Amino acid sequence: MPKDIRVKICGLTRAQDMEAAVSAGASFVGLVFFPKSPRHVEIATARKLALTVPPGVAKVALTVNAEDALLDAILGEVPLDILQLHGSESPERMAAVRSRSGLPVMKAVGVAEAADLAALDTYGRVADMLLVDAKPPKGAALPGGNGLAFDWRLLTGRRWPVPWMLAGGLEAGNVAEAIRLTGAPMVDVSSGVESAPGLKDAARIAAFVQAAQS
Ligand SMILES: O=C(O)c1ccccc1NCC(=O)[C@H](O)[C@H](O)COP(=O)(O)O
Repeated sequence: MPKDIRVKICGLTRAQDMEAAVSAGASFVGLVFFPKSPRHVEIATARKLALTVPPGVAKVALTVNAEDALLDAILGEVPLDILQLHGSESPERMAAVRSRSGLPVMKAVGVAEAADLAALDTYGRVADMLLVDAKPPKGAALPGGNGLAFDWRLLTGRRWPVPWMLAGGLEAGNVAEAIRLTGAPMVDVSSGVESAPGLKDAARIAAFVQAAQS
């Protein structure tokens, strides 16, 4: 019987990719505001993409240690539902962003080993949602979207008092196993549904959503 797993497709840069994510049944769509990323979108582009998203699909803006000026510029133009903080934002900064924006905040936490799990407990007390992602390798240019998985067994028995998503190296071929091992109620993918960095593939998106929900 299909499970009620919700999917976030992150790093959408083109209208056809947004359409593919929505048609495939994504519950969340992510727009990356980080110029070093191949998935970065300018604010005007993000606005156009966001305006095509139907009600019921949550539009997530992803920033990395963004200052207020950037957040205000994004929020002033782009209709959004959730802010994803993907840098080293402290719990205090996160709370400040939430009250400035009036939006729920999802904090991304990188995991590579058991010692990384403490941060999930900390942010799980203050964030509205958690994104449990793979920790980027040392020296990586990007803090996320690296197509790298972590040992999902680290999450066995771990739960937090807020909704959470699993991310990191997921693709159609491994997402069902990742859900089985972690009990994740939601999953997030970027590289695993691309044909090249920043360019999504409609068939891969559809296969991913189907595999996650099968
Ligand atoms: O995707 C990016 O380019 C990116 C850049 C800077 C910070 C975060 C970024 N992505 C974060 C995400 O939410 C990704 O979907 C998540 O890390 C999973 O990525 P992947 O392993 O490629 O599926």
